[in-house]
Parts: sequence; C-alpha cells; structure tokens
Amino acid sequence: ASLSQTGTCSSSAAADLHKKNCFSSRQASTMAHAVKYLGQEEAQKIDEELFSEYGFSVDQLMELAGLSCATAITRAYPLSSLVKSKPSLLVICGPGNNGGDGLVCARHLKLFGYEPTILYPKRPNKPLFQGLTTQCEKMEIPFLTEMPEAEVIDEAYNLVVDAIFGFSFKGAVREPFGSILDVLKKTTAPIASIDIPSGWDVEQGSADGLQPDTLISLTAPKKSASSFRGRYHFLGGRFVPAALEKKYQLSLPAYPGTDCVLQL
Ligand SMILES: NC(=O)C1=CN([C@@H]2O[C@H](COP(=O)(O)OP(=O)(O)OC[C@H]3O[C@@H](n4cnc5c(N)ncnc54)[C@H](OP(=O)(O)O)[C@@H]3O)[C@@H](O)[C@H]2O)[C@@H](O)CC1
Ligand SMILES: [K+]
Repeated sequence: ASLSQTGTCSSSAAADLHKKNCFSSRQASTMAHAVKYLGQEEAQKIDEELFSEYGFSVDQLMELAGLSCATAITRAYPLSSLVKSKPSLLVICGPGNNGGDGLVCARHLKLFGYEPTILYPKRPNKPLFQGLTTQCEKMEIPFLTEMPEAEVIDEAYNLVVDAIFGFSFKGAVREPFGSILDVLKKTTAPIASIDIPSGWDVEQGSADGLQPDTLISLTAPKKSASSFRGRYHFLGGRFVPAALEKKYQLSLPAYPGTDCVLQL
C-alpha cells in the first residue's frame, strides 16, 4: 500500500497505519506540553533529590502536600455539598509518608470546617509522625481503634480520604491494610486518594482495586494515574524548583495565581 500525494491511503490497511501515524504524531506534539507521568523509581529519585540536593526537610514538603490535599478536597466536596448533617470525613493513614500527608490533610480539613476522624493503625516510632499525631489529638480530631464495617462508614461519613500507601508501595498488601482495603472496596462513600489509589501498582494501576472518586497527584502524576476513572484529578505539591522540573522534564502546568492545587 502506498500513500497518495495528498497523504491519503490507497488501501484500508494503509489507511489504518496512516491514521495511527497521524494520531501518534498529534499525540507526540500534545505530549510535549503535557504533564509527565512518573515511574516509581523516578518519583522516588525526585523525592530524594528534593531532600538531599535542594535542602528541603520532610515535614516542610509534607505540610505543603497535606495542605494541597485538604484544598483539593474542599474544592471537590465543599461543605455546602455534603449529604450528611455533619461534615464528617474518615481519613485512613498508612505507615509511611503518604500517611503523614493524611495527618496534615486532616488537620487542615478541621481548620476548614470539616469533622475528620482518623484511623492510624501502624504508627512509625519517629518524632515527625508522633508530632503530627499530637497536633491532630490537640485539635480534637478523634482516632478510631479499628476499621469500621463498610455499612458503618457509608452511614457515618461523607467521604473517605485514602492516605494509606503512596509511591513506595510494592508487592502484595500486608495486614492490617489488606482487610482495610477490602472494606474500602465495599463502601459506596466517595474516596479521595492521596498521590496513588492505595493498593494500586504505582505504574500499572489495578483493575480490581479501589476506584476513588478523586485523585490528588503530588509533585507530578504517577504512571498508574492514567487508569484513574474518577471525577476529579488534581495536581498538588506546588514546591518543585524550576531546575528540578527541567532536569526531569516534568512539564508541570502553571498553577493559577497563588493556588496550591490545579485540576487536571
Ligand atoms: N516528593 C514528593 O512528592 C513528596 C511525597 N510525599 C508523600 O510521600 C509518599 C511516599 O512516602 P514513602 O516513601 O514513605 O512511602 P509510602 O508509599 O507512604 O509507604 C511506604 C510504607 O508502606 C509500607 N508498605 C509498602 N508496601 C507495602 C505492602 N505491600 N503492604 C503493606 N505495607 C506496605 C512500608 O511498610 P514497611 O515496609 O515499613 O512495612 C512503608 O512503611 C508519597 O506518595 C507522597 O504521598 C510528601 O509527604 C512529601 C513530598
Ligand atoms: K494513597
């Protein structure tokens, strides 16, 4: 099959190929401006570089990440839109920095007028997380001692914030988080996932995993975000220095004004 002078194809197979090529080149030109979706190692390298080369501390970036998440949640689920009489939210925090983002997010949500409750079953023995826990306790945010049943969650909470695992998640889910994720899969309350829907492979996603209504990608989306089918995808974590953005060719969109989140 050959292409005619006008670039149209003389057979249907060639037409398909031509369409594919045109699509690829169109896609490539759009992609040059589109935000980059990161692999797991790349996300971890950027994180590491922010601390080692750029002199940030974890708690600094965690504060900005958690504030972005609380802001995104306020945009997607304003107080006036909540269906329950109380603006109740359940924030489930995991054992790493994603869980830390969840604690910061809960604290800001409380300041924004929501009534968060936290489940934090595996707490690292580190001053950072102990401090974040104390801050939440002092702000009268209740902590649950066990994961409620799916029906209880649907009855009691307007929204679940998933801060269980982020970009360091690997392998089969270990307890107690396997059971927690099983319950979450049965809930009908909307889920807002911080950075990555927990339990998803960071790059491949998960066909039978959580299906959050909202995803808040921090720094840049991870590859699995291309499988996100929920209503709201936000970018947050407005702390990336231009030189780092350039080095990793992140092509981050411009945040409007002083906003710390952007809807993708
Ligand atoms: N630069 C940025 O963008 C910033 C990123 N930030 C945030 O940090 C997040 C990344 O944090 P992270 O590296 O601490 O890892 P994260 O994913 O929270 O979890 C690790 C923990 O999970 C556990 N675990 C792992 N696999 C498991 C399994 N199969 N089953 C059970 N457990 C498993 C593992 O447990 P362990 O191996 O210790 O048992 C470990 O303790 C990132 O996504 C973003 O939210 C911001 O705070 C700041 C700026
Ligand atoms: K998460």
